[in-house]
This record gives sequence, structure tokens and C-alpha cells, in this order.
Amino acid sequence: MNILDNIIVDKEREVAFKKSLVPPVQLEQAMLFARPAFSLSNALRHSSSGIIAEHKRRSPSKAVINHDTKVWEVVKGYEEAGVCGISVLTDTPYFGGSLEDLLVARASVQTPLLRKEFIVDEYQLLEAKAYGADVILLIAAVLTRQRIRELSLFAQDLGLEVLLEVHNLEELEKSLMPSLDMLGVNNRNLKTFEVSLDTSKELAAHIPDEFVKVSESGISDTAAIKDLREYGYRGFLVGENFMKTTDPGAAASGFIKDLNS
Ligand SMILES: O=C(O)c1ccccc1NCC(=O)[C@H](O)[C@H](O)COP(=O)(O)O
Repeated sequence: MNILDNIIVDKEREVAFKKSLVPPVQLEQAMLFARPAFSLSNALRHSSSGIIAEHKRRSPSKAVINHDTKVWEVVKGYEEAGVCGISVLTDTPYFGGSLEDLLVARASVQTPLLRKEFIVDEYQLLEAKAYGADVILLIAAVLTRQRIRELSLFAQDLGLEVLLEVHNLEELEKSLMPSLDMLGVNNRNLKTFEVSLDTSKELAAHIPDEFVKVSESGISDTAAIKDLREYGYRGFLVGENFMKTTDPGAAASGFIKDLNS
């Protein structure tokens, strides 16, 4: 089993346990559940930077990235820097995040929020809505076409946007469907942790124009973004490069200024 297999096995157990504690109807009664979501895809279409900045304490590939973060401080810093969207990791065992992080982020900013999670069940979409997310992530490597369809339609019914993540042509071809809003290419192979921006470049031509293209992972300088834009990418998910600094908001601000200069 690779790390992704392990994460999914653990996630299925975790979701089953959470369902036994909090029934779906309780999530539907949460205050934030009825709130209309912000559109990340629109923000990306009209943005000059396209940065989606991530709150990421640790990861399987890098271990600890930043343990001293205060979520509210990081996301406010990101918003002030002018990012288009903020990705909040909510997985605890592998990334040190939580749904509480998402709730704090929602209370702190008006920027579109992506619940960065390993989604295997509709229940997690109800959680995403109840805790203030605007967008959810679906990872093609761990879902069948049928499940991508069911989950994306369920998200659409809840008013959440969907970012579908692929890593190769096979995943892309099995996943294309109208219920997706954004197509993300992860430059990190989640099974081996190898990172190459060539993955985004190679897949770009295969992504139909109606989907906003997002390049994810391993982006550490503005030259990479200028290059990826040439391939039609409008969104750029950046985590470690900001989070490894003592002030992620300031790092994002400097990055965006450099990008726009
Ligand atoms: O980051 C990891 O090590 C990782 C391992 C296994 C599954 C997912 C993983 N990361 C999720 C992400 O996609 C990244 O956090 C995100 O794209 C930002 O990447 P980066 O800018 O390289 O921190």
C-alpha cells in the first residue's frame, strides 16, 4: 500500500466514526449551512494573480512545515496579500489540520475557502458546508467516475464548487463531466511524492476550455507561474512556499507583488 491508500483507508474509518457521533441532520442545522457560497472559479477568472494560498502545518512528504501557526493570522494575512482563494487542510492525522481550522478561517475572511480533504463520502460535503467552505476537492486517483459524478452533483446541490484533481491523462479522461467547476493538475505524485511542473504542462492541452485550470503543488517562484500561464492555467495552489516562513501572509504578499510587477 502507498501513502494515499493508507490515507483513504484511515479516512473511511474516520468518516464512519464521525457519522455515528453526529448525524447528517445536525450538520444541516448548523448556522453556516444556509450561507451562499463564494465562487472561487469566478474569482480566478477575473484575478491578475490567481493565487490560492494554503494553510498547511505538516504533510506526509515534508513532515513539519510550520507548527506555530494561528489560523486566523495566516488566513487574514493571505486575504490582505490579495489571494484569490484559501485552501484549508482539514485532515488531522497526516496534515495536522481540522474542521475547527476551517471554522476559524471562515470567521476571519471573506475570501473563497477550499476544504482540502480526502473526500470519500457525501457526509464530508455536508461537513464542508456546515463549517463554511465554498469549494471542495475531489481526487480522481481515489474515486471512480461514478463516485466523481455522485459527489460532484451532491456538492452542486449544496451550492459548493468542485475542484477535481488529476495527476495523469488516464485520471483526466475518466473524470471530465459538466458538474465540475475547476480542473486541478497536481504536480506532486501523491503515491511517490515526486514533484514536477511538467505534469501541468503536459496535461494542459487535454483540459477543455470550459474548466478553469489550476496547477497545484511544488510552486516556489513567480517565474513558474508566468510559465504555467502560457499553458492556460488561471489558478495556482501554493502551500509550503508560504507556510515554511514565519509570516505566511507577508510571504504571499511579496510573491503577489513580484508576480504583478
Ligand atoms: O503535500 C503532501 O505531502 C501530500 C501527500 C499526500 C497527499 C497530498 C499531499 N499534499 C496535498 C497537496 O495537494 C498540497 O498540499 C498542495 O497542492 C500544496 O502543495 P505545496 O505548495 O507543494 O505545499
